[in-house]
Amino acid sequence: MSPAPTTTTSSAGNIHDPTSPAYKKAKKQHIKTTRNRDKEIDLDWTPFRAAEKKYKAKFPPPDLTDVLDLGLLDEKREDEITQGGWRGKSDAVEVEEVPMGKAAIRAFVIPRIPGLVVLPSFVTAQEQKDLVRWSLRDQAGHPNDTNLDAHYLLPEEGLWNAYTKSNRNQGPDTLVQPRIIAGSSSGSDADLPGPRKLISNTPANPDNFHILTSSPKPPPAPSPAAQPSSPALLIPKLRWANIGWSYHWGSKQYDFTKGKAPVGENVRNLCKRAVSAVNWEQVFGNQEHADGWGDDDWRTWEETYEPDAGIVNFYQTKDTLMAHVDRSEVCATSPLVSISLGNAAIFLIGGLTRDTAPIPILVRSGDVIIMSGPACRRAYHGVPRILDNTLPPHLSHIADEGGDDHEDGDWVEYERYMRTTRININVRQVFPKGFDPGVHPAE
Ligand SMILES: O=C(O)CCC(=O)C(=O)O
Ligand SMILES: [Fe+2]
Repeated sequence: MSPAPTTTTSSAGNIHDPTSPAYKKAKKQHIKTTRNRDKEIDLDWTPFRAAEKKYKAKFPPPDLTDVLDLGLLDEKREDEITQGGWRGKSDAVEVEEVPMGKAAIRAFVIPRIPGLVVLPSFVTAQEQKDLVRWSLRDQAGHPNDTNLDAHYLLPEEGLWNAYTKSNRNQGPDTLVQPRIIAGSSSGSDADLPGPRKLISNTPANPDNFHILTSSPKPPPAPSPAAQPSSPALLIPKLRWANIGWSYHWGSKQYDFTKGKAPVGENVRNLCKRAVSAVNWEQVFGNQEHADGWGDDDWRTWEETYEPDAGIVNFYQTKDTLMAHVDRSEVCATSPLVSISLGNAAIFLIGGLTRDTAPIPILVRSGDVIIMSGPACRRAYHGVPRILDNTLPPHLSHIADEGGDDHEDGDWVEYERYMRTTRININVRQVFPKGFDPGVHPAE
């Protein structure tokens, strides 16, 4: 068996090394694009926007010494961390470790944001691979909605499956057709698939839920600019897939009339495992009289936490996710479980407005972040940077064909895509326990 190829360092070299072609190219690009920039604009930035700008900067690459990097506490992750050259600090932000029942699992809270819990390396290497496969093969297609559905008539078998089939010459090389045929008059000015749009919405709660539910949820306008495209061309344009209750991106509200697709047993179990692993008494024990809690909340999560909706986010290395609050869920306290896979990223989380300076956290493959409780669930957060060259060795390993790792024979296709990708599985609970939405899921 020949040694497993590892991939990741780009041929142009390391962006952190001032003598490398990659560094010189970025510098040249930077000088070109900033030549006419109006310096005054900076004065209007909120602290959140300033942090986004800092971590988005292509040149010079941002200094990560203020970024909380809990992976550094685990010596088994040294190779993974060294590889991309991106390194934060394990004490960049005040954290407290929460004692756990199991030695293998560590959990940290950040006192500045009560309810924020970080579980580094919670997801095993094998589970990470399975979740990558699950995200692409099983979730990016029917019955789940994806960002591409608005503009293209996606293959029934799902985009990823059509892509791998044509890769292996197992099927006709069919083009995916746009929803609007070029030249037809019925079009709109909708953009082609791109970043998630910022739409302000009313926070959901048990009192306004029925009004929000009955507001119209028109389908998004297809782009007249979309062209017939091969699955290979569309795969990098995949940005999100809905899981569970159907999320209507136009209004930023759930469309309960569409019924509820399953969240997926694997993800449900993983999220429930994460929520049960945390000692919530340690997290919220001193918060008893804080505003915003329902009657029976964190004390019962071990039994009542039930994920029923979510988004699988697919990021290419240039992609960002702007500051936002996830406030469409009727339950504003129940844990939101966020699973990181593939390349690492900078995750920013602040307060109830963009005026609070956010905390930067370096999230790596297998890390889980839980956002829970009223202060954290309604806090602004976003992802200003995907860190290139950070696909960890356990995901960039390709088993030999005919080697002893038969199970992994298909990984080569996933690995190729994952070299430039981060996947985030963002799982929510829409309804508090005992709340009857009066809608009947079509499961
Ligand atoms: O990608 C992430 O880590 C966060 C994603 C997120 O905030 C969301 O999907 O609402
Ligand atoms: Fe979010």
